[in-house]
This record gives sequence, C-alpha cells and structure tokens, in this order.
Amino acid sequence: MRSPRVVIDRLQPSVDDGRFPAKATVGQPLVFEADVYADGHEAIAAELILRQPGGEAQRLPMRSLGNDRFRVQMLPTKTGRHLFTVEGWIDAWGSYRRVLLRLQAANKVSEQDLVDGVERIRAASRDADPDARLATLLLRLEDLSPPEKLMLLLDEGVAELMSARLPRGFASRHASEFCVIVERTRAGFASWYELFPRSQGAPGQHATFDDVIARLPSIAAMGFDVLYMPPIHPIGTTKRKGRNNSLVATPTDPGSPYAIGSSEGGHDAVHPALGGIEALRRLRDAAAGYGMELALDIAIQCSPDHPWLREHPEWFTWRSDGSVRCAENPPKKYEDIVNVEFYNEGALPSLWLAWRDVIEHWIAEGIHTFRVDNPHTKPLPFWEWLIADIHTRHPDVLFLSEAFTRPAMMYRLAKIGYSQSYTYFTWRNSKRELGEYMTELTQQAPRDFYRPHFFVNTPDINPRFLQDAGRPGFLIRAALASTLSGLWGMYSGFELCEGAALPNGEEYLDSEKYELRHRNWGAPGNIVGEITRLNRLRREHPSLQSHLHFQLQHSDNDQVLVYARQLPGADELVLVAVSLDPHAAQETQFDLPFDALGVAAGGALESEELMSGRRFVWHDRRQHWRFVPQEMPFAIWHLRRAAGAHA
Ligand SMILES: O=P(O)(O)O[C@H]1O[C@H](CO)[C@@H](O[C@H]2O[C@H](CO)[C@@H](O)[C@H](O)[C@H]2O)[C@H](O)[C@H]1O
Repeated sequence: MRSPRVVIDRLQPSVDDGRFPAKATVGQPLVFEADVYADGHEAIAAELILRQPGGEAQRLPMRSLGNDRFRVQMLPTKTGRHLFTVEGWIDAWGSYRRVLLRLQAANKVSEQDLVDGVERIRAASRDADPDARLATLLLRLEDLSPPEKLMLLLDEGVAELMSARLPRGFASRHASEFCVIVERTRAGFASWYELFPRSQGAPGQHATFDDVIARLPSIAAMGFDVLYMPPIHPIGTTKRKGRNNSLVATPTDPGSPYAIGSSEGGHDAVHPALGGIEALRRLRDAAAGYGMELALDIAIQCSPDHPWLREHPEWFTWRSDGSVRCAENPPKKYEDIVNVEFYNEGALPSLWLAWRDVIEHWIAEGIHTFRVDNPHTKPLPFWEWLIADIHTRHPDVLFLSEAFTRPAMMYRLAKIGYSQSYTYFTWRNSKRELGEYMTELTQQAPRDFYRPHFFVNTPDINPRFLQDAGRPGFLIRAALASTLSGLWGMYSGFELCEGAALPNGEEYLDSEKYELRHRNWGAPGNIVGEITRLNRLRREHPSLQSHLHFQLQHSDNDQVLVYARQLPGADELVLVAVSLDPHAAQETQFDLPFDALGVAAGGALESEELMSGRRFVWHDRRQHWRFVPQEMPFAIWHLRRAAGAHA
C-alpha cells in the first residue's frame, strides 16, 4: 500500500503497537497523541475519533505540540473498552492563517493577502450548504479598515468556523483502532491495609471476622480504603507448618493460611474458626460502611487435604508412591502445598472452569478485588482467558498480580489483563535506583499498561532497609510509597515500625503466617499520625492519585530524592523531598519547578509544607532544606504561582 499524503503514526496510548489494550482510570486525565505530517509546508489538523462503551463515535480536535506531534486530553467517566483512532488532513485555512501570522510579525501584510482571505471565505460561503455565519462575516469584512480586517482574518473563532466549513484536504485515517480499557478509580488509586484476621482478637485466641470489624474504625481513620486478607479458607493439617516456617507443627499451631483446603472445604469455603460465611458478610457490610472494600487472596494451590485431590485426581500429577510433589517458587519450598496441573490431560477445560467458579463464587459474595498469589507460575493463556471472561460480566472486578519475577513476565501479566501489579519498589532504596525505576514506570512502555502497587512490606517481605532503620526508616518508605504511586499498601505492624527479622533474610521473626500475633496498636513510637496525614494528602491532591505525572527535580545531595507530581496542564503541583538516610541529618539545595508553573524570572511561588502546615513565598529557584530523621525525614509542598507574579 502506498503512503497517504497525510501520514498518521505512533498513536498513544498503545501497547505493543495495539496488540494489547492500554489502561486508564476513571477521573484521571487520559492523554492521546499521534504524529501527523505531510510533505510541504501546509498546516495540518488532526482529530481523535473515540468510541466510548455504548456511545456514538465522538470527534475531539487535537492540539499541535510542534514537531508533528498532536495531543488531546480527556477525563474518562465510563468504565470499559474505549476504541480510538486518529484522522489528519491539510488545513487550508490554517495554512493561510499561518502565513498571514508570519507576514504580520514581519509587518509585511499586503492588501492582496487580505483579499485572498476574503475570497477564501466567499468561496466557502458559496457551498451547497450555505452558512449564515459566513455571510455575516463577509458583510462585516466589507466595512473594515485593513488593520481591522487583518485582526478579524486572524481571529480564532473565524479559524474554527472556516476549518469546519472547508473540505479536509487529503484526509486520511490511521489504519487501526486502538483500545484503552478504563477501569474504576480503585484500579489506580487505593490505599491497602493487609491483616491476618485470625490475629485481630484477644491474646492467644483465634479471632473471627467480628474482631476485624472492631478494628475497622482505626484502619479507616488512617485513610485506608481496601482491607486485604490472606486466604480465609480451611487450612490443611498434612505437613502443616509450625512457627517460623518450621516443618513440624505443634497441635496448637494454626498453620499457614496459604495451605488451603481440608475436610472442611476448599477455595469456596470460609475457615470455621473465622466465623464462617455469615461473619464474612458482616465484615464486608461493615467495611462498606467505612467506605472500604475487601480484597481476597486467590492462591492457586492446595493442601494435600484439599477435597479436590480426592474429587479430581486428574488435576494433579501423582508420583509412583502415591504422593504429589510439593510446590515451590525457587529458591523457596512450600512443603505444605501441592500444585494443580493446568496442562494435564483432563484438566482442560474442567480445571480452568473450576477456578472461574471460585472467582464467581466470591463475586457473588460482594468481593470485587482479588490479589493473586504467584500468577507467574500459572499459564498465561489461563489468565488472559479468565480475566477477560470475568470482565465480560463484571467489568468492575480488579486483579492484583503478586508476581515477583523477571520484568518481562511481570509486564506480560499486566498486558493480558491484570489491573495492578506488585513491583520492585520494596528493594529500590537509593536515589539512583528510585529515580531509574520511576522513570521506567512513568516514561517508558510500562506507562501505558502497568499500574504499580507500592507495598512497603508484606508478610513475606520484611525489607532489609527497615530491619535496622527505626522509626525514620518507616516514615521514609511510607512517604515514598504514598507519594510515588496511586496504589500503596502496608501489612499491619508497619505502623508500629516492626522490623525484627529472622537472621540473614527478609522473613519476619515470629511471622504471623504461622502463628497468631497480638499487638498493642497504640504502642509508643508508632507512625499512625503520619500515615493518616499522608493518606489525607493523597485524597486532597489528584496528582498523587496515580504514579504518572512524575518529574525528578535536581537536588545536590545523593541522599535526597526530590520530585514533582503535576497533572498535565495544571497550575499547581505537589513537590516531595525525601531524605533516604534514616540515621543522619541531611541537607540539600534543590531546584523548584518554576517553569512547570509558568513562573518567569522575577516571579515567585507560594508554598505550603503539607505535613506541618508552614507557608512560604519562594523567590529563588534554588532552595535549601535540612532533614533531621528523628523529626521528619521528608517534606511535601503544595506549590502554585504567587498571586500577582507574572507568567
Ligand atoms: O512465593 P511468594 O514469595 O510469591 O509468596 C506467596 O506464595 C507463597 C505460597 O503460596 C506463600 O507462602 C506461604 O504459604 C506457603 C503455603 O502454606 C508456606 O509453605 C510458606 O512457608 C508461606 O510463606 C506466601 O505467603 C505468598 O505471599
């Protein structure tokens, strides 16, 4: 096929050139861009053609950014698949107007140049479909002096009218329609709190969901809106794990909740000691009363006691001794669970459908968010099918991928449907690491399909950084996670700065995965107040509700990371500076984003430090700040142009 005269290229957002849908979130700016160009020097115009779910195609004019790039931005309000393409054409009036502007700047506009414009309008008004506005315009032009005529011919309203009337020269359209899936707000903006329900009661007693209800007011007061629980199903006894991952359990050890299934049921059952399904329903409703939703864990594995081993032996691979090999995620070994085999003869489609039934079961119970354990150890085609299938009936259901593996696999899981993904954030501590990682996530390909969920800790990850960092270290990581990504999460105990670890690793000492833990939620030294404030700032400042719109700022100290968060086109922004050193005071000179706020030389910025409420007017582009870890290792400023300052 020959190239059209007007070429349309490099549509954004697009994932692998349109092979997978891009992602967007209700209420977050969605930016479309394309290169549109042609031979010669004529002006080009472009339009986005957008089909929203259940709607007519809409045409949105795109603005030239220069260098052949065009852009339009919209705020999605509907969830679902949005299809788009781009049309471009030679803009005859735009070409005339552009020349006229250049002549005006050079003070060389001739009488004939003005006549040319009037003649163009006259020709347009002679079209088959007469436009009264053009007739009126011609009448007005007749009585004007040359300078007045020039002003009117350059008028933007006239440009709009003429562009709408004139035929689109050499119009062409990109050959493909691209897709953006818009998901509900919590796909991209949510604060997760993870807890083990069985630990939420009186010391030494297995708690129920009713005990979790009693904890809701304080969790909601901290500003969390998703309550995530590790598996809540019956736990097997065969090869049950004991304290600190011991291979021998005592009769009173509750077992790992990931060892799912016993004679009391499998993945669609609730552990009786948690109060059963009625108690879960009470918790679900109580959480909704606090504006929170529950997220459940989907762990595709079975304890050897799971009913499926008896009912569906064809879903497992049996060894000659009648056992099934235990699961692993190298180098970790999970002796108390076995895997189902997706590729076994007899597993397709029954096993795939069984998992869909499990998800449907919990959706029917009002659960709309699922954290999926180790999805990278299960078939990609399975996830692609399952998520698409669930979304045809339940487009608001969210899936979080807990894959800590190679980047290609983590990204692929997002491309094939996962709404959110665990990340390497937990292990990115230095200024260089954090800067590079954020640049990859926000300015390279993942930007269009990968929503990073920044967990500061998990029951499996007691980050080495936190193990000896004390309270300042917890403040540092909370500030980073909550201001770098729209999605952040913590596992309970973080707010109490718990960091005791087993030697030489990242496992918690006396991990709650294998025993009940009782905590004093008001223990001295906690950071509940700071977490509450951070979550409040996230709600108040839309630029903190996504990981996108991130810009590194210069700071002269390698221990201090400074970044701006600004929505496209906004006249305000949030500037964050975090000292990455939990042990010693650090100070830095850093640059203020005067240009991003349109402040010219001699102008000033009004700023409010949002943790303390202190206000400043800053006249110098370069500022100085000192961080004392025991006081506050970070600062967050809201910045806008000072009233009266010139742009
Ligand atoms: O493999 P990951 O590091 O991604 O961890 C996830 O999956 C593990 C297996 O489900 C899970 O491990 C826990 O449960 C196992 C099964 O009961 C048990 O053998 C492990 O000792 C225990 O850590 C882990 O919690 C989960 O996040």
